[in-house]
Amino acid sequence: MLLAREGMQRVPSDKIELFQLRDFVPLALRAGLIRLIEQDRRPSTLADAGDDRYFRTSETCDLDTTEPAVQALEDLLYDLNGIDPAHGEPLQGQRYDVGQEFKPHCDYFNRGGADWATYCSVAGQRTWTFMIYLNEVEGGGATRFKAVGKTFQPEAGKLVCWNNRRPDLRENPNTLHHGMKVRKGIKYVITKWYREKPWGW
Ligand SMILES: O=C(O)CCC(=O)C(=O)O
Ligand SMILES: [Fe+2]
Repeated sequence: MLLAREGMQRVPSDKIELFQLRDFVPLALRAGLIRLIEQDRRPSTLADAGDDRYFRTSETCDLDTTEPAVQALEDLLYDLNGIDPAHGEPLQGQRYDVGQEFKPHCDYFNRGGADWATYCSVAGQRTWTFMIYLNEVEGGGATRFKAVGKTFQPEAGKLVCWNNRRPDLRENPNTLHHGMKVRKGIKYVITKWYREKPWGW
């Protein structure tokens, strides 16, 4: 269904359902969203990160759904993917400064991991990830999917999205991805994660 959108491109592999769409978010909206991330940023926290303080070194914030720019992005996503917004986690903004990264990880939660009960008991596992680059980064900051040898360069307004599950609905380890270090400039991204069941709590 995503391929029905003009400009949507699928990475040619049967290991993962992985897509990109350029110019998904228009310039005016990108600027508003960057402003909100700058206002609300705080150091990222992570489920199951253990002791590795260097795993995800960016700054993160949940975006306020009452902000018009946030609602506009929610509407764009719903127009594109038709996924019931009740299954969506709050949009999350991230800001990476020079040297910051998000080391290789999968977005789904580890079954049996310490946080499984806390994070998945109500809304279930993560299903799809929709990630948007809000700006051009002067150096570094690409997102690398090792299993399929695909590296996405940050381009302002570009969407990258993937299914965290396989056709049999089990978690897909081929979704492992690395938000690589920013070498120059600042990188802003927004991530939307969807769950198996309604989130609403
Ligand atoms: O910033 C990136 O390139 C990756 C972000 C990411 O993996 C995430 O937010 O889950
Ligand atoms: Fe991720």
